[in-house]
Amino acid sequence: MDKHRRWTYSITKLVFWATIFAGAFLFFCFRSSPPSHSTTMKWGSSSNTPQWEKRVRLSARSRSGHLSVLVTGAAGFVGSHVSAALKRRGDGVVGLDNFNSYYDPSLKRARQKLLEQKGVFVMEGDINDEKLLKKLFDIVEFTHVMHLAAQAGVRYAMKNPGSYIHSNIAGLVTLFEACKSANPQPSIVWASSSSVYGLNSKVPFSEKDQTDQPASLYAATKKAGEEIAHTYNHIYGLSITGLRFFTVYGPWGRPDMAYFFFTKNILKGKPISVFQGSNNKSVARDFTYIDDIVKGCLGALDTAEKSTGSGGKKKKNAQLRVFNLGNTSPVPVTKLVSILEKLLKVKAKRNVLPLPTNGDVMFTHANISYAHKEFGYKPTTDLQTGLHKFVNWYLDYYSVSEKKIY
Ligand SMILES: O=C(O)[C@H]1O[C@H](OP(=O)(O)OP(=O)(O)OC[C@H]2O[C@@H](n3ccc(=O)[nH]c3=O)[C@H](O)[C@@H]2O)[C@H](O)[C@@H](O)[C@@H]1O
Repeated sequence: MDKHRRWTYSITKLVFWATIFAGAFLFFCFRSSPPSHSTTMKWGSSSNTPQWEKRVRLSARSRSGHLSVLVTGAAGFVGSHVSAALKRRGDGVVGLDNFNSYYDPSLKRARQKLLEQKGVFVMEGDINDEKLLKKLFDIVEFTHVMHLAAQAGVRYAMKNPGSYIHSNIAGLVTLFEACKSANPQPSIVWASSSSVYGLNSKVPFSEKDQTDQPASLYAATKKAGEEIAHTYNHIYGLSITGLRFFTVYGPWGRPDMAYFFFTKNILKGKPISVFQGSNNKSVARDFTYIDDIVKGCLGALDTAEKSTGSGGKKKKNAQLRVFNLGNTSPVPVTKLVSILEKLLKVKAKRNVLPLPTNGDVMFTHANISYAHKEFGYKPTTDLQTGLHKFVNWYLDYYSVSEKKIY
């Protein structure tokens, strides 16, 4: 090769590699800069950090003297209602949700959108993501964590036991670890479940009753959560309040729950399975309306004392509480169906089946005197009124006009 040709060859090679590098650079820049209005902005891409941090900070901003709350499971049923209520009264709220597909994620996205309109940023992320949690606590001094992210549902535990361990055990521990290391430590309020009473037969269920006969893996993981809470309170001085929710229902509810899919099936003319105990005994639940639950959650947050630890050690004993949040008036499932029939003006095709032994219990009934004493908890919505509100929402959300029903 003569001198001139070697020179031309080197230049061509240089231009080739420069083009490759420039292309790669532009590709990565473009890929990691989602539009600012994106509602699905995910945690994890380093170059969106300043924008992401800004949204977190803005969402966490509270009126003076108000709380700053990290709500996990914020795109969930209870989480979205609690987040909206906190924001309404001036608290700062940052939401976290993994938007999993246990039930229709589009419903979760719709809740997220609604919250966004109210100024609550619900980011997509998992409670098992240590780095994300650490980052959040580095950015914001959360005064409280409202932990509502969980794998719910008593019967699904037979199908996917791993998901209960992942969310309700591993996820809970990851969250507690992050809270214990945060400076200052937040106070924690989290969702346990009425299912921890399991096969107990003494009614109404009191927080003082023993809870060592869970009937489902779901119940067992919630019970385990209560024990794990005790440990983190004992060792690290975390202030922790567990709330045992009793079959929560209402607008924006969970499609995996009976009142929800009964409504769907009744409207479609499909049969529904109504469970019954032995000797024709009816199965009953202490159905609790979402607005009452929200009041209970806010009451628990407002009466939560500060955590007492720092640097991995507690300075003194911290508060540890468990409350029933129920309605105190169990209603047979057969009655629930009758109310729905009247509201929907459609007769249900009922298949009466024996109560499955894969997680269900015969009845639940809350004694709520402790929550009443501590923060004035007093449910005010009966099943008829609450279902009316649910049905109105359902018909509106799924745009089922009266004409289409008949
Ligand atoms: O209170 C609680 O802790 C629990 O309440 C509900 O669990 P569950 O009461 O079983 O709620 P549903 O699955 O909606 O069932 C309500 C009632 O309908 C009955 N049912 C359910 C499904 C069905 O096809 N037929 C039927 O008769 C059940 O036996 C139960 O008595 C939630 O799904 C749990 O996540 C929550 O933790």
